[in-house]
Amino acid sequence: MKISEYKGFYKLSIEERLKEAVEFAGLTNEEAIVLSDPNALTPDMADHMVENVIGRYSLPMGVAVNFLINGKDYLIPMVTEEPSVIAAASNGAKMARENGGIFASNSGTVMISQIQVLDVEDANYARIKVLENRKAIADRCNEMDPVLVKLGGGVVDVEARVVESSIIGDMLVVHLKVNTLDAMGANAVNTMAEGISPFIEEITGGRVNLRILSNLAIFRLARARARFSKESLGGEHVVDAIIDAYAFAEADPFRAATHNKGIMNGISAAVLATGNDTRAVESGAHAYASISGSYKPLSTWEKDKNGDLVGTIELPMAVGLVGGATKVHPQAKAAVRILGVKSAGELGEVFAALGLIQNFSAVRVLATEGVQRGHMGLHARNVAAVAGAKGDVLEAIVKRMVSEKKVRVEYAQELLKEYEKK
Ligand SMILES: CC(C)(COP(=O)([O-])OP(=O)([O-])OC[C@H]1O[C@@H](n2cnc3c(N)ncnc32)[C@H](O)[C@@H]1OP(=O)([O-])[O-])[C@@H](O)C(=O)NCCC(=O)NCCSC(=O)C[C@@](C)(O)CC(=O)[O-]
Ligand SMILES: NC(=O)C1=CN([C@@H]2O[C@H](COP(=O)(O)OP(=O)(O)OC[C@H]3O[C@@H](n4cnc5c(N)ncnc54)[C@H](O)[C@@H]3O)[C@@H](O)[C@H]2O)C=CC1
Repeated sequence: MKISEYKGFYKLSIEERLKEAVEFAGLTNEEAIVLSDPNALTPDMADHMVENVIGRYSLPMGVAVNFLINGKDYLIPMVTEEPSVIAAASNGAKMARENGGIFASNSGTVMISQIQVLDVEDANYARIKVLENRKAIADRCNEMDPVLVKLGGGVVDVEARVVESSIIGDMLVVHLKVNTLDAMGANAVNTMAEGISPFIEEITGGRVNLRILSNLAIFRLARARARFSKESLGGEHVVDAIIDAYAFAEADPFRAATHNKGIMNGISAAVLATGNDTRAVESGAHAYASISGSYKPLSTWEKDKNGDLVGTIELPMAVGLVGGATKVHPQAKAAVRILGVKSAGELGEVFAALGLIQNFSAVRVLATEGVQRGHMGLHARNVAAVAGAKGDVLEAIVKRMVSEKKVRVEYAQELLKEYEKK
């Protein structure tokens, strides 16, 4: 049985950490080489991914340790430029293990593709005609993606809405609801929306304008929950302080934005590591946070009857294991192998669990000692590196800056000169 719980993982060398990850995930030699090779994404591959390529851009990939989700251990690869994020995730996951870890689920893998129909005088009448033709629309769409249908996916329903009183008046909007299985599905559903549009025009007598998926993927929700005992948090007053912090986010969009940024610190890093579309997930998350009409936190924090802290998260999770860059970028492929997920649904569950834990770690620290000690302690390494410090001198400068609470590049430069004179 593979266990992702580590003590002092961060104290190992890069090579030792990679060896642990390789052993944990049962990676091949080739995959191990890819993970440590800055040139794994070749210029030629890059040139085929996007346009006007002039080079490649690297970011650190780390793994969050200690994650136990639905009774299974995970190492979660994360690509981020921000210090303390991976440490915070690992720390929170460690605390969650005491109560069985994180429990996650998902609502399926159905995406929405939108077709905007204009110039329909009788939008309500046209809507009913579209619904009458649901089966014919679904059949024609499914013919466009036989691979998806053969695997058990395809259109599961067709909906039509009259969107009233836009600045150009009423419009009819048709939604294709498509089960895209293990694909994120944007290309798949966009193809269907474009292909079916002449038929929609025929049915409605209108003029189709946009044909594109919605990133507000409300039929593709990932959910997670976790419990933390009051004792592990340092007492019931800490539980209360975390709930007070949550109440702040619930009541105030200025705080909710930052609360949700903390959630996305984890999710975006893992989405990026696996070659998935960070913008798709982020726009879905923030739109879902606003679905009630005002911007809300994506997580909830409450106290259970024992006085322990319980948290939940729910957000759209349009991520896949086929398509996009997930099957092209060599390091993204290796990241998916480290995760060991078997389906897009499981991938989304892991991301939701990570988001919840990332939020827990940040809010716990904010509601107690404040973020600066832990975060600035790690950020100080960046600052010392910017000042030009290396090796032991860098470590010594970090220690000084943190203990003196002066984490600034000018001060690091001053200290560097001091050490160079010695
Ligand atoms: C940073 C910690 C974890 C330190 O916390 P600590 O209590 O000083 O850590 P510790 O030394 O007791 O170690 C506890 C565990 O943390 C992990 N850990 C500890 N150090 C490392 C390290 N160097 N590298 C990797 N992992 C580390 C590791 O798992 C370790 O267990 P061990 O292995 O020792 O058994 C804590 O202070 C923390 O969780 N801080 C929150 C940091 C955070 O959220 N950063 C995000 C950036 S701020 C932001 O963008 C979001 C925000 C805050 O605005 C969101 C919001 O407002 O809601
Ligand atoms: N607004 C947005 O979010 C938009 C995103 N995109 C981009 O679209 C890309 C993702 O599109 P996809 O349709 O996922 O990629 P894709 O078109 O490369 O792959 C999906 C296809 O793979 C086939 N397939 C094979 N095995 C499958 C399986 N097990 N499950 C499901 N399908 C399987 C199906 O034919 C399916 O249509 C991403 O790169 C994203 O950035 C594109 C346009 C808009």
